[in-house]
Amino acid sequence: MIEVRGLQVRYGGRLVADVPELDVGAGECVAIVGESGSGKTTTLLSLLGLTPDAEISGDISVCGVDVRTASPRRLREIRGARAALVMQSPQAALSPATRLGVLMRRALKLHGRDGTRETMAQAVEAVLLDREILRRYPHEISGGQAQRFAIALAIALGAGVILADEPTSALDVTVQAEVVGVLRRLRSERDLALLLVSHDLALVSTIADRVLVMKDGAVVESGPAATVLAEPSHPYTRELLEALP
Ligand SMILES: Nc1ncnc2c1ncn2[C@@H]1O[C@H](COP(=O)(O)OP(=O)(O)OP(=O)(O)O)[C@@H](O)[C@H]1O
Repeated sequence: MIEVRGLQVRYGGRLVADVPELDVGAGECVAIVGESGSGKTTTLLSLLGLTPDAEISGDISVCGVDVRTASPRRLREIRGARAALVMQSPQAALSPATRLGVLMRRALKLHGRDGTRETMAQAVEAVLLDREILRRYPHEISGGQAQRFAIALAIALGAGVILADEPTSALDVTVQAEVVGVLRRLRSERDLALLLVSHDLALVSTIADRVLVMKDGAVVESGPAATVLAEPSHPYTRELLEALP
């Protein structure tokens, strides 16, 4: 679902992300970890053509579309409908004066999909929310509910790929576990491809199949999550692991 080769992202000539290889297949979860400023978010956004000011080289294919040569219209079609982005604070992206059900219906219509009450109710129930939430306004829901609503939106749109940027870091620990539980279940039940950006290695160890460790824009280590986290070969990965509480 995601295939990246020789990706380099530069801002004003400065190399901020250098990712030689990144593949995420259906039903797989790959995590990009690393400290703040290591290039994780830039990598994620570049995969959906969302780094307009950057100079990009390399090959990026998402759901079979060549992101670097796709027209703006084609990119808009892919975003949301096929590959959905779930950010840290989705509430900020939700229009405050609009009920969640109306927001979801609009998003579905925009992508030419049927927004029946039942389709929408099933999507929110798939992320363990009560269908009654569709009647609420964004300020009436918690951060964890907003995260799950963002995932429900992706489900309703039929996205096969979810790119999640620190999806749980704004949440408290119990709610984090709920969101991770939802992502795990959807991944296996719906064969979703999941690319997760996180600085939280504890979270990553519970969900990722493979891990890429980034430092100063470079991938310093990658491999199966169990191996990288149990026997890190790079000193920086060891440092990250030692910093765990
Ligand atoms: N639009 C931009 N213009 C110029 N430089 C940018 C831009 N976006 C990001 N950068 C730079 O790219 C580098 C990588 O940033 P990025 O946000 O990808 O890191 P990160 O690992 O996701 O960090 P964090 O965990 O804090 O989000 C940083 O040095 C940042 O200042």
